[in-house]
Amino acid sequence: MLELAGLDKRFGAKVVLDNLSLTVQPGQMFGFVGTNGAGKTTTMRIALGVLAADRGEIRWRGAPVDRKVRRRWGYMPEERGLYPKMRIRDQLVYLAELHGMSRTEAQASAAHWLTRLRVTGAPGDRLETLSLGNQQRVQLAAALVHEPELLVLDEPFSGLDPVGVDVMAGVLRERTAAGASVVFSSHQLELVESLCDAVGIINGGRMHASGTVAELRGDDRAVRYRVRVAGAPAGWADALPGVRVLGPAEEDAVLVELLPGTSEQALLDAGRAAGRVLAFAPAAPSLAELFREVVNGEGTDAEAGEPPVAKPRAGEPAGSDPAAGRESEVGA
Ligand SMILES: Nc1ncnc2c1ncn2[C@@H]1O[C@H](COP(=O)(O)OP(=O)(O)OP(=O)(O)O)[C@@H](O)[C@H]1O
Repeated sequence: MLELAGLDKRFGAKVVLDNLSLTVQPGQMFGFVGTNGAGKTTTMRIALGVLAADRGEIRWRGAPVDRKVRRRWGYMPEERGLYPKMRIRDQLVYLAELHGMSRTEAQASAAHWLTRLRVTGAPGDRLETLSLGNQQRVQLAAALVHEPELLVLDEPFSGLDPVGVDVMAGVLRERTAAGASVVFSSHQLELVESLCDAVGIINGGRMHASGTVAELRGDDRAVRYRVRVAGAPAGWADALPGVRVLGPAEEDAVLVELLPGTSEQALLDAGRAAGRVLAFAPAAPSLAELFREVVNGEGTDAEAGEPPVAKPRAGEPAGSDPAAGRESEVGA
């Protein structure tokens, strides 16, 4: 199990992570979503030891993480970072050996992953001669080649064609079925919703919600219905007591929210009085809708997609962070 507990990170005066925590269970696929600049990459880089947190803990299986533990993890960084001029097989073998595999194991594993990920290109090709999507597949192979127990992937699906998305999704499912933990960031919320056992929504450096999508929906939220009524006058549901119209759905359907205590039968009766009811069904909000609720609830930070400026902590003058400006990386 991976645990990030109470991570704080600032760059200069800017709070980038604010008491951020998340947990990824063994065999779990965790989707990490948030606006541009919300702090996803920073969180992953801290987990991998590429950046140091100002505060907080990283634990693996209940114990603090060191270099040896991280050798059993696989990382696909946002900036990618394989050697463009090196032959793809050679770099995979090299990386697998760095993570402790023998030459023979490394060669077999490199060959396996190049085939499994359907990389178009010969193992002896230089990375730079491959298309971007194929380079991305090689990048995933690099994260997988040493059979890691944890995979941390920064936007692994971006830039892949639909077949590449399916291959990537299939591989990630296989890894979690084999007991590995997977955490990945993505802006493709439908994909995250369909793939992930758990999701974390980060905004302005804070974790606003995490859990299964069903948990994020919550039991106490108002119930939504999608109602399709043929021949009804426009706005037929607008003035119904206890009903809030969220907007038109497709064709002649509306999406409404029933306020607590309102009977869905009353809504159905009103629909029947207005026309011919062709569809009447509860409509759970999608992850994309939940995400928008979190983001829109956050006002200006969210609109800008950027975290807030640091407020001084108790006993600390404003702007006291000595590490102003862009910070260089610490060793992995
Ligand atoms: N080295 C750095 N120096 C200064 N600020 C940085 C540095 N790295 C990241 N930031 C800032 O930290 C914030 C979070 O960036 P981060 O890359 O973690 O966001 P993200 O959620 O991964 O965004 P995206 O979806 O666009 O990839 C941003 O405001 C970014 O400008």
